[in-house]
Amino acid sequence: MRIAVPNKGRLHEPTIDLLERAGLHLENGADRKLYADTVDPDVSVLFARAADIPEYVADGAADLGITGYDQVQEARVDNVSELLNLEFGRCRLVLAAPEDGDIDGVDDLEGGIVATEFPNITEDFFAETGVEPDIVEVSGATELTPHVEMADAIVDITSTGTTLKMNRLAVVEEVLSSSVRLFGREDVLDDPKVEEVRTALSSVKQAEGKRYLMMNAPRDRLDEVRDVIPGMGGPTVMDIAGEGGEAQAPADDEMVAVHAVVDEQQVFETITEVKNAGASDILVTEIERLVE
Ligand SMILES: Nc1ncnc2c1ncn2[C@@H]1O[C@H](COP(=O)(O)OP(=O)(O)OP(=O)(O)O)[C@@H](O)[C@H]1O
Ligand SMILES: O=P(O)(O)OC[C@H]1O[C@H](OP(=O)(O)OP(=O)(O)O)[C@H](O)[C@@H]1O
Ligand SMILES: [Mg+2]
Repeated sequence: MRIAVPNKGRLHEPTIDLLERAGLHLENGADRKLYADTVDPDVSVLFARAADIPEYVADGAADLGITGYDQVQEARVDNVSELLNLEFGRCRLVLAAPEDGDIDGVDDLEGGIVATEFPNITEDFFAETGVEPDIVEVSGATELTPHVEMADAIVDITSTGTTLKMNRLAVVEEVLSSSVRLFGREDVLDDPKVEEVRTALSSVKQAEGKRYLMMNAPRDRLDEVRDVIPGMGGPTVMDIAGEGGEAQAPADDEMVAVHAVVDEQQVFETITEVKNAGASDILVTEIERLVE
């Protein structure tokens, strides 16, 4: 099983980081290499340009791919399926035009020129509106084209909006919203390795924003403690060695260990509440992976 991942650009590092956290550690993959092995002898990695990854997967150079949804749409591949939204690399493709110009809506572009690195997505977008501008493909610095009279508008990526603002461009309409996806060629989807990889990556996403909470609680106040612990299922309750047990009759102040997975946002409040319910020795740790 070969996974194509971005070789550079803003998606490279977060993708490698995700693979590592999922336990798919890269080996023999020094910078600028085309391939890397992973700890799993059945899984290798191919480094490719973000824009080329969908083609590589469709053509069989790789079986799975990780890249932006925008790139998958632009490639117009019909034999790949999305397996997981990895949720980073969030951005929007927008139609934008000079702030002080006369393009206020899509209709104003009839007979006009639109420059973009995404000609296919742009073509599909305009096909839906019935407006037919000339679409000119450029390979970068798209934001400059309206100012050198190459285009009346552009379709380009925006996230913070800084680049558009710097170039005195305003959004006319959103074309597509994107984030990074795991996808695979349809003829390999039955391979159990695919589900293994998907589960491993998904477990990292599941664990993000979750914390593992451990505490000791008096057995006779367990219901109170349980009541204030939010989140996934009930907490796990365990006897503490040396406390109670079969040999001894349970003492009034017998303590048990309580473990639970809690949303990061709720940790602060939960700690106060479990303390009020008698818990002590409270520990909060990060979770690396979580398979539900
Ligand atoms: N500003 C941004 N914010 C969030 N995601 C972005 C942004 N720009 C690009 N992306 C996402 O990252 C993908 C790759 O963009 P990136 O800029 O890393 O590569 P590139 O410029 O196309 O590649 P190359 O460096 O090979 O020319 C895009 O297709 C998009 O999905
Ligand atoms: O809304 P913003 O936060 O300003 O982001 C938008 C910019 O980010 C991307 O460029 P990138 O920085 O990847 O440079 P590139 O043109 O070399 O790809 C994209 O092509 C836009 O130009
Ligand atoms: Mg870029």
